[in-house]
Amino acid sequence: MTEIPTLDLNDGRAIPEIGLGTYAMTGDDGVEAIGAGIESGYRLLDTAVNYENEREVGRAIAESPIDRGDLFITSKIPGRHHGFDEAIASTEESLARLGLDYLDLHLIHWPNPSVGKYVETWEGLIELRRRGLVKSIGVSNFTAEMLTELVEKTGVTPAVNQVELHPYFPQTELVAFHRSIGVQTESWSPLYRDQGLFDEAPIAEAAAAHDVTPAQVVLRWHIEVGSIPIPKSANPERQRLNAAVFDFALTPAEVAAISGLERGRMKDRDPLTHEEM
Ligand SMILES: NC(=O)C1=CN([C@@H]2O[C@H](COP(=O)(O)OP(=O)(O)OC[C@H]3O[C@@H](n4cnc5c(N)ncnc54)[C@H](OP(=O)(O)O)[C@@H]3O)[C@@H](O)[C@H]2O)C=CC1
Ligand SMILES: O=C(O)C(=O)[C@@H](O)[C@H](O)C(=O)CO
Repeated sequence: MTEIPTLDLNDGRAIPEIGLGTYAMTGDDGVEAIGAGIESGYRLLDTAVNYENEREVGRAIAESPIDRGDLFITSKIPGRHHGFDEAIASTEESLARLGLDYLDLHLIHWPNPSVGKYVETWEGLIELRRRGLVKSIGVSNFTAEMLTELVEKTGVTPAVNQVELHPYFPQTELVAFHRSIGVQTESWSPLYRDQGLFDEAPIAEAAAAHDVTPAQVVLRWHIEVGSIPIPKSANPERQRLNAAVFDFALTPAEVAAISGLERGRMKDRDPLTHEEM
């Protein structure tokens, strides 16, 4: 089982350097797959109200021999729950579904700029942290300008911004901005959902050179560029291998060649225009 290192957050807490995405892991199979992930060594589990699997995540936690205090559970507030009171109610409902009395990290899932309520939602998260229902607070799919607005209007910097990030869309400028203001970056769809990325020459060549899988090369690239990947796999063997990326390192030339695959987003999910409720 892989021992996963941690990174420091700007609020004094620590976050595992890799986590398990749980999008589309539902039902009994979902519970089993999430449980297998915990057994493989994952401590960070990434869910969301909109994944409709917080109950499954809660069941996997309850059935696991690992202490709840050793896990790092993240969920996300959906667009239809934006607003101060709505954020609080949404979080209480998430906790009830998860069967937990606190979340380790809670995020605003999408900024939904046309709704115009992400600052109020952020104030709701600040209040939730004050009440102890959420230990760390962050956002997802926020631009540098939106992050700056939150900090200017509330004085509280998000601990994390979870964004689309993979070798085709390395978001180099945003990652540098995060670093400059003390925000940890998390990468969603870190494996590009296994849609051809693994066949790219710089990835295949690094996999052969280090005797690891192409997915391990991609996940190690995330570590090297300073982002926390949350790969989703329901397959226990792939879960195990995906987490085993802490006993080799890519060379700077390999990292640069993989970053050179940049070509853009997977789909048109620009947070300035793409909204999810
Ligand atoms: N904040 C946001 O807006 C978003 C957040 N997310 C979060 O990020 C997580 C990860 O992103 P996701 O979109 O799921 O995509 P990923 O890039 O994690 O890819 C998941 C896909 O890759 C496959 N896969 C996993 N490991 C391997 C491997 N070693 N070899 C080959 N195929 C593999 C999985 O299949 P299999 O299960 O069969 O192994 C699955 O089909 C989500 O689950 C969710 O938690 C995702 C999108 C948006
Ligand atoms: O998985 C997530 O967190 C999402 O936000 C998804 O809805 C994602 O945007 C997607 O896959 C939509 O097709």
